[in-house]
Amino acid sequence: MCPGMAPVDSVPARAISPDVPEALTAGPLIETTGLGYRYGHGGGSFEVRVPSLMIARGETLALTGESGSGKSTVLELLGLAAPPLPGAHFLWHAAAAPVDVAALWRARAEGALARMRARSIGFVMQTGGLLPFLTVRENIGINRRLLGLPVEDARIAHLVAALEIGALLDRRPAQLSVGQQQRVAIGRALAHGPALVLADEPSSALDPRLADRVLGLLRDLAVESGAAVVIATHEQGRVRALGLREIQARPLDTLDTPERLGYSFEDAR
Ligand SMILES: Nc1ncnc2c1ncn2[C@@H]1O[C@H](COP(=O)(O)OP(=O)(O)OP(=O)(O)O)[C@@H](O)[C@H]1O
Repeated sequence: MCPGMAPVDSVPARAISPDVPEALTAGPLIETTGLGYRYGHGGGSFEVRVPSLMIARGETLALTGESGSGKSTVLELLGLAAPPLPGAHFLWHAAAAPVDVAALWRARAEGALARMRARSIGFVMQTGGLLPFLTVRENIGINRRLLGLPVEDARIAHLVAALEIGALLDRRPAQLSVGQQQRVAIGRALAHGPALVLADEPSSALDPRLADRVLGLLRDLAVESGAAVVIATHEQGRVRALGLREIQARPLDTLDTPERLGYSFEDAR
């Protein structure tokens, strides 16, 4: 373990005061090399690799690649929901001291990983993923409630205004259009001040005009709060039109790995 690294069993339930959005602390957020995940074994296995990736606070980047290339798998790795293959270096800088995520997985410290996930990450799904039995107001406040943060605060008021969902707060998700659901989902993802927002195909169910608006809102609100955003999408043209940094899936060199297939995610520049 590096000097200054938080020990595996001491990752705090809430590393930073609830009054200070976690995303507003300084420095890079994620540094990783040799990150990978393998489905299956032997000849039929499929491997997803991220050889090297640094994500800065306030940065929005897109994972692009064809269907089945592993974009959602990379989100799961970054979202602390899937254990990386051995050999990965994976540091998170969301807490006061860097956290060695690979060491947490090796130690099977699932409680610490779950606390980091709840406190430091917000999720936006393809079709909103809102809880159908809760109102918009309750959906937006759910992560804050689970973390014991005050539900009605200035941050939420600002998000509601920016997302233009003030008139929808007492409705349930079934009473919203798909575009409205996605705006509420963005509000929910950002409401607890996460350091990282992960979005899986957040615009692919929307018409082109709405897709641009939703992606633009996600990027702008995240920049404003200092959160990093990673968007998995097959919409490469939209990513390029928005000028986002692109991490692109490239088929693994089959000479290098003759017995299995997969993709490597690397900067498109
Ligand atoms: N048990 C398994 N054995 C082999 N391959 C698997 C297994 N489970 C999943 N896969 C493969 O892992 C790959 C990665 O899937 P993933 O959902 O991450 O891709 P994706 O790029 O997000 O796809 P989509 O854009 O279609 O949502 C897929 O090609 C899938 O077939």
